[in-house]
Amino acid sequence: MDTYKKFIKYYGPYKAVFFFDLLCAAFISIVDLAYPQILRTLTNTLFLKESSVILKNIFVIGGILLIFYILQALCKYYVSCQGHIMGAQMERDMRRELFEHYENLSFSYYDQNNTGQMMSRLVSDLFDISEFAHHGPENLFISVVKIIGSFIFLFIIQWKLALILSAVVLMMILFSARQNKRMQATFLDNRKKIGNINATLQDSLAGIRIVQSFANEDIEREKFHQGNEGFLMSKRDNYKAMGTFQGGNTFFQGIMYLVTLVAGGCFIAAGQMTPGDLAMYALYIGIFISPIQILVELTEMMQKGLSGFRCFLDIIETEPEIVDLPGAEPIADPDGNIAYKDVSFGYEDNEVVLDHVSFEIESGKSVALVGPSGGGKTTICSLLPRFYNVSGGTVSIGGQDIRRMTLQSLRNSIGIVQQDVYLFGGTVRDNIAYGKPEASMEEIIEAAKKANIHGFIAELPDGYDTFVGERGTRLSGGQKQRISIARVFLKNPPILILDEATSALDNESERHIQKSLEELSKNRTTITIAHRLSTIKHADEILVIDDHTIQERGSHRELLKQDGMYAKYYKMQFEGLETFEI
Ligand SMILES: Nc1ncnc2c1ncn2[C@@H]1O[C@H](COP(=O)(O)OP(=O)(O)OP(=O)(O)O)[C@@H](O)[C@H]1O
Repeated sequence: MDTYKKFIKYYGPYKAVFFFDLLCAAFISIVDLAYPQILRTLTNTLFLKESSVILKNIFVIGGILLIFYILQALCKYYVSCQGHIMGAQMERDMRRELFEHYENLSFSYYDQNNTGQMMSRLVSDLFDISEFAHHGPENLFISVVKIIGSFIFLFIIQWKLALILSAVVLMMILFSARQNKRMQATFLDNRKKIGNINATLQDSLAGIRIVQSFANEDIEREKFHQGNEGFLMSKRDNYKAMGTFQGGNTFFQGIMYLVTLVAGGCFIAAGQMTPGDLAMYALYIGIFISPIQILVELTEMMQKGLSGFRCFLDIIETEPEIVDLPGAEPIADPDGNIAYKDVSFGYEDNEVVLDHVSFEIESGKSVALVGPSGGGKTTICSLLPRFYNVSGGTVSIGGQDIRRMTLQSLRNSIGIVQQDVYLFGGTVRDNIAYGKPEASMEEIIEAAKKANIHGFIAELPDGYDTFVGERGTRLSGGQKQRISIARVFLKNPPILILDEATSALDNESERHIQKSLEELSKNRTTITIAHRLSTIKHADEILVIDDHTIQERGSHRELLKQDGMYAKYYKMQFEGLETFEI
């Protein structure tokens, strides 16, 4: 019941259209219902009179009917056009709400959910919901009016025959209710299978370069094939349920005609019914049965729409984990010292990734995090913009707990350059301007110059208007990285996180980018994660992270003097072994 209430809420902005739509639907049904009754009255009264009387009246009745049919056509137009538009508007509203909700869901949600499934919700599920939103109430209304109306007329014409037919209708309803349950389960399963296909497709296409470079097309084809077969099996079950449902209903409809003919014949023989009445009966049975067929289709549509709506609700009702707390205030001192105090964290309950980590970075100074893979360096950085909430301890900037700050002001104060650069499908200019959407062209060029990429962009055929391709595939790793640095220059945040920004690049590119990064780091409080120790030698403090906590800390010189882990790793790299893990 709760689901229906929530669904009805979406009709709110379109109340007027919705009620007029139902009014038109009622008019369409009433006109259909009136015809056999008019015919019956004429057959039993007017047509028995003289031809001059018939002729005088029949044109008047024809004229009135013409007006009604024109009005009915206009109503039909309104229902088909405005009704559908209303459905599409509701679909748009839900899609907007879902997209905005996706934008707010926390990293932890994305860690556990698949983007293909999410796209499925956003596109195909919502279409099913909109179809149901529009056709559901209107068809239900038309059908109910026609069924009740025609039944009343059937009772008026011959109530005993109507009672016999009621028994058939009752059996038909019981049968339909049973089959409905079966269909609902298969529709839900269908939806999951489509989601799985979307998930595999998204994964495979997003990683197509990796697939082809490993020549693993067969493996991907097999994965896709399995999902696709699963979909077929589920559809098969679905159509079996639908087939039984439709076949059964067709049988009951046939039985109704049969009962009308046989029982009606008996009533005529007994003098309780005229042949004219039996003919009208057949017309009303037609009107009675057609909405039953519509209701059958409606149940199908309803199952699809409601199962889609339930999936929609599941997501909409997932609360984002990271939100502004009540009373959150904008960051007071973005240039202040950053302090991690006794910070503990795990991605899952009872998991320890960070265990009582404490350190402080003075404003404008730099700290480098080094240590073996999986030690928790990226996790430490992810806590600063509150991508995740700490499980224990506090992270503060300028003495203000980051949980007391508005998320927007906190994140506006932090720039991140990562190894894995994400460029949006669009132009170079769009991608740089992502750091400050209102930036002027001069500011964009200035940022590109600082990031050492202006010369390259200027030489492109379309300059700053060159399209970078999906995820920036038309650019080299180093070029993409410099665009991402230009983005952060433009954003101009007081705090910087450099997460292995150069580790994917060759030595030559690394040197260029290192220069840009040094320029970017000037006068900003910086946290750097690096595997190549050469890039962080000059950091004000180096923290060696391993086994969930800080194992060593100090400047490069101090750590070498300590002759501990850092000194060991540094010597290994100095001797030519490239990265920390080796
Ligand atoms: N999103 C996540 N969900 C669950 N566990 C995660 C997630 N990200 C990281 N982890 C786990 O947390 C631990 C620390 O990972 P983290 O990425 O912080 O290490 P790291 O020191 O940055 O490693 P690397 O140098 O390889 O990037 C690892 O055991 C990792 O498996």
